[in-house]
Amino acid sequence: MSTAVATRGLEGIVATTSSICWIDGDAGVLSYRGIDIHELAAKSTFEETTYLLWFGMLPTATQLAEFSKQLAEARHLDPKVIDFLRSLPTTATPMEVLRTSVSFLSIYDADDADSSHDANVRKATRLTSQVAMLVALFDRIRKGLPVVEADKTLTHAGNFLWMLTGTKPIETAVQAFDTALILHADHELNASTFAARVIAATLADIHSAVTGAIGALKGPLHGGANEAVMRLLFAIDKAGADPVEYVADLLAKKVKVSGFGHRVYKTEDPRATHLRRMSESLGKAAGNPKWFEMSRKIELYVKEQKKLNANVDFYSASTYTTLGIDIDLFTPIFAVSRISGWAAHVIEQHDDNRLIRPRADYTGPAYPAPYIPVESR
Ligand SMILES: CC(=O)SCCNC(=O)CCNC(=O)[C@H](O)C(C)(C)COP(=O)(O)OP(=O)(O)OC[C@H]1O[C@@H](n2cnc3c(N)ncnc32)[C@H](O)[C@@H]1OP(=O)(O)O
Ligand SMILES: O=C([O-])CC(=O)C(=O)O
Repeated sequence: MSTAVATRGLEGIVATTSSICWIDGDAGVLSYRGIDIHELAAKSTFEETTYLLWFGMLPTATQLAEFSKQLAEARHLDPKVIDFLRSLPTTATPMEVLRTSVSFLSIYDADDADSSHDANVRKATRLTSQVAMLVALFDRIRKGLPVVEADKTLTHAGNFLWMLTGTKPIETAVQAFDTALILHADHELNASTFAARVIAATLADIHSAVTGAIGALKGPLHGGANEAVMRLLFAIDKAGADPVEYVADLLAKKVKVSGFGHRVYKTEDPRATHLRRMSESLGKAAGNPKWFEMSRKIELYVKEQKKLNANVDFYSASTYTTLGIDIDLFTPIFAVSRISGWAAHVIEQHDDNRLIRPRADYTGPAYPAPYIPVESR
């Protein structure tokens, strides 16, 4: 019999060393390679932040230009991948399609069998560009719209919006989207990153790890919460209900309100500070403050009643809706950013690997349980 005692949900367990991301959940601090997220959100770009996550330091101007060029050059999909996207039912959810097509991509990747450090960086570069392309392309295919060729002169954020909408995005939208990508890029051992590291630790390839990570991100307790938040706001709006009364009713029924609570943060999630501001200013600029105002009322009420803070998913919902993005693209867009963090963790895992294999606190029948022959059962 096991004598170990399990910690439910591995809460508070330190499972690895990592030099990528540091969080102080009590103080509400998040940093990538030691640099505060507020500073990165204000001053960095997704390309620069990705470089920081992968290589452990901020790039020089030359390194950044070269890295950005590599990411832009990697905006390429084998025609068979595009045929594959076209072959899928248009009713498939973008998250199912992303999970399946990232797995499919490995078959066409030149470095598929190589998990050396350099091959991992090459694959991470391609994957980062391709994940964004897959999300944009499938959305257009399912809507019967012509696919839009990647524009290698645009930034990662700008190209995504271009491939999604087919129109050159305005600067404020590109900037808001780029900031959202920085904010979502990494978050230590969150569930999807942990899943990626467990897979990578078997020495499986980065495509396998990212496929598993996408599966983990999909759930409503993790990345899927941003979609759930917007479905809640739409439901309140459709019912013409008072947001506070609606949420009070959910809480009374012991239903968890998506976009609130966090395993690590015991205070404001520093990413929510930015997304709240973005939701408000974009809503005002678009002449549609409704989603922000509804969100704010809910936030204040949940905080007062349950002492729960809004997490990264709460205001990303109204922010993306104001940017004109469809609700079922919210979680795939999380992956468009988080691919940078997943890749950093897979590279770090492969660079200094040990199989991840914890134990379970066994609660089944006592050993030795009798084997009863089938005719006697
Ligand atoms: C990118 C991300 O992944 S951010 C998180 C996205 N997920 C969500 O927004 C989903 C809603 N939130 C939750 O389900 C949780 O807060 C999680 C999954 C994020 C964290 O979970 P845990 O650390 O396991 O906390 P747990 O679920 O045990 O909750 C602790 C207590 O707070 C309550 N609680 C936590 N979150 C919420 C919530 N969103 N709404 C209402 N009550 C909540 C729980 O009911 C529980 O109460 P109890 O002790 O009276 O039973
Ligand atoms: O860290 C977590 O558990 C979830 C989270 O906020 C993230 O993945 O961004």
